[in-house]
Amino acid sequence: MAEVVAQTDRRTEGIVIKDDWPGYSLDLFNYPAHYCGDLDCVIIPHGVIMDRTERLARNIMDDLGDHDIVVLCVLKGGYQFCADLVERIKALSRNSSHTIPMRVHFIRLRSYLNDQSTKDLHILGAEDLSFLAGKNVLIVEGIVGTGKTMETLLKHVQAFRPKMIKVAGLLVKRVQHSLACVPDYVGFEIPDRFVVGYALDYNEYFRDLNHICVISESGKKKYKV
Ligand SMILES: O=P(O)(O)OC[C@H]1O[C@H](OP(=O)(O)OP(=O)(O)O)[C@H](O)[C@@H]1O
Ligand code: HPA
Repeated sequence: MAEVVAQTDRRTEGIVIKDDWPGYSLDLFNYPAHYCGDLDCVIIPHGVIMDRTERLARNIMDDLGDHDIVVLCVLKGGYQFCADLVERIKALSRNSSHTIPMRVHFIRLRSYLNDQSTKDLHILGAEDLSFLAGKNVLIVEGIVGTGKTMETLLKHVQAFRPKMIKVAGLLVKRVQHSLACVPDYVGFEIPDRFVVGYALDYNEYFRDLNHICVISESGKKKYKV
């Protein structure tokens, strides 16, 4: 009889979107008219993000259920994913015998100008995180590209001696020469293209778009600084 082996290693690349995936035509979805012409395609529709997030919440619950956790939301790009993930963990927590007592905290890092990572990587308003000592920390990030932001953040958080750090990243980009910062929980692995929407921005634009889309060349020109 075939043996069914439960997958216990959650360190996966998530749903892999291949380089030749053309995405969905924008005409198939609703999106704000003020972004007409600024986008190439919808790479991940909002509903798919929601369904994947629900599953990630279950994986986190299976691994961390009954531990107290401090959720550390990486602003600004991670705010929407964090809000939706926390909602789903809360729903699982109130509907099962396992619960995760959660506190939510925010940290802001910024390095991108236009579609480029810069050397100017700042933790904005860095505050004392000494309350993380001995705690289980779940970092929630919208996207890992070069990995520089996550590497900086992990070093910063580790200095406060938490008991455990896990990372949930909605998107991981296949970037050549990226730093080896693979989240423990990955929503999607995506091609190396600049994506916006679902709180991910290009110079602060597009956070008000629900789907994750590829920005067009004319969109980049229009909002370039
Ligand atoms: O892996 P990396 O190449 O470092 O890129 C990932 C980071 O880039 C974006 O932040 P950004 O600097 O644009 O700030 P924001 O979150 O405020 O948009 C994104 O939200 C991630 O935090
Ligand atoms: O593709 C991206 N979009 C928005 N922010 C980002 N930070 C790294 N890559 C990206």
